[in-house]
Amino acid sequence: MAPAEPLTNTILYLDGVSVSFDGFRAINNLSLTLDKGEMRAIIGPNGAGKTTMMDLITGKTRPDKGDIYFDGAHDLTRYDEAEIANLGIGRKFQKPTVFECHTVEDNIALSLKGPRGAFRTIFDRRSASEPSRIDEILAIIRLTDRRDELAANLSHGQKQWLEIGMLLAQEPKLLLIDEPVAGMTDAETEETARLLRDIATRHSVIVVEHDMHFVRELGVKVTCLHEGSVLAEGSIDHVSQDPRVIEVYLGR
Ligand SMILES: Nc1ncnc2c1ncn2[C@@H]1O[C@H](COP(=O)(O)OP(=O)(O)OP(=O)(O)O)[C@@H](O)[C@H]1O
Repeated sequence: MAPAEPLTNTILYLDGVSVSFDGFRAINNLSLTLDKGEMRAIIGPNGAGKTTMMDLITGKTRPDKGDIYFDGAHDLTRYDEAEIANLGIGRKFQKPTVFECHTVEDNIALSLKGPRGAFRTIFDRRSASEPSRIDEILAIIRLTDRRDELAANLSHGQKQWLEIGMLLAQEPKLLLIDEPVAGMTDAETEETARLLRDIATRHSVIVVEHDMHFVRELGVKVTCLHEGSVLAEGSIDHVSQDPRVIEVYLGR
């Protein structure tokens, strides 16, 4: 059922969502609301349902019950994965997937939103607005100086940033980012927190991450999932001092 009140300031609305796999309830009556322009960090132990929640939002998995609404009246349970991507939800999986044999700049150019085939994007003259959009994205992802480098030559962390840039090129309203700092150096991790904060000035973002130092650096509201439901929600200090969160997650 659509939310009772018009959610003009809400980009994502989950209400009473459940899904089971072979009788095991991976998501259990999950309710969560994300404001437009908000960045939210999702934490929780292994098996808490974080990935399944992302799968539900992107249409990879269908809920058994409950509502998922995006940007007003879009009932996401009625759309398939491609349609949901077109509505403006971009997802980055943990492992970076960039075009290794292309330059950093061409990776962005190939990803730009618009009615272009991959080859046209590279070989045709780009429209007047594109160079500036590419420059803008390269600056956001800290790769302006590496634009002519093959993506294969980037560090692991830089490949993660490039893939985030490729998502930005699609101009999503909501970005879902899964464990971006796994395998990064401490310096890259801290830069990633700054980078995501920059992105969150213009996009709504959900970040799933286990690295609590990074989550603290993000400085945003945190939701801790456990057994498919919200266990605790609030500031990092509030959530990390919650005895239930310490018991099931932080005190491991
Ligand atoms: N397609 C599936 N078939 C069967 N069980 C599944 C499926 N997808 C997820 N599960 C189960 O649902 C539960 C939640 O898994 P999920 O991957 O969402 O957890 P998570 O919070 O992302 O964990 P992690 O931090 O390890 O990535 C787990 O017990 C998992 O084994």
